[in-house]
Amino acid sequence: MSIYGDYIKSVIRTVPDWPQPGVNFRDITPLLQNSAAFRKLIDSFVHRYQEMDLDAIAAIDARGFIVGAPVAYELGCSFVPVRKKGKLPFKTISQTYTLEYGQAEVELHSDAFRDGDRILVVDDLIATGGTMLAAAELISRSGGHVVETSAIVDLPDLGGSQRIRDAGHSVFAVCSFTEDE
Ligand SMILES: O=P(O)(O)OC[C@H]1O[C@H](OP(=O)(O)OP(=O)(O)O)[C@H](O)[C@@H]1O
Ligand SMILES: Nc1ncnc2[nH]cnc12
Repeated sequence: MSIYGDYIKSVIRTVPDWPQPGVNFRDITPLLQNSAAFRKLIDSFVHRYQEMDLDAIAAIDARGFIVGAPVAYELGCSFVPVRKKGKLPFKTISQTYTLEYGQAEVELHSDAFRDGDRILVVDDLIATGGTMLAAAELISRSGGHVVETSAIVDLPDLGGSQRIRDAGHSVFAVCSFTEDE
């Protein structure tokens, strides 16, 4: 939890049974509409990472871009998009991962990093952790060093953040929601 965690959490909306029955969707759009809250969100990341000597922010398509770009701007480091399959025009490396139903794939440009570059991975939310783990794996395969994986929201009851830690990565989330919240 970050310094502004409770406040950020208070401006995230829960939409029950969306996109399907039984899912509590954690909607960040009220947070984005609130300029004071959005500033505090970006400040939470900048405060945590400003002394960590990062070379790049790798942000995950699509909601990770919303946080990753301003954090990269503030820290003065590169912004690298990790995109859904078929969106990047140059030579790519790819990683498949498992969704609740079926499989998905993320891609990275093969020249996105230099060997040993210090990378922060950013997304909006960690649920099962499959997306974040696939992104971290891509970065490691391309020679980058994953300093930490990070998100606005963690859903710890779904086990994703623990799965990411079990794979050897550090995890930071600004706030978290249990299933019953
Ligand atoms: O931890 P996981 O179970 O992998 O789920 C988390 C991912 O799911 C959502 O992305 P989605 O694929 O819905 O894409 P979007 O950002 O384009 O909406 C979210 O933005 C994360 O990237
Ligand atoms: N419960 C949830 N809320 C928002 N985005 C999600 N992505 C995966 N699960 C989600």
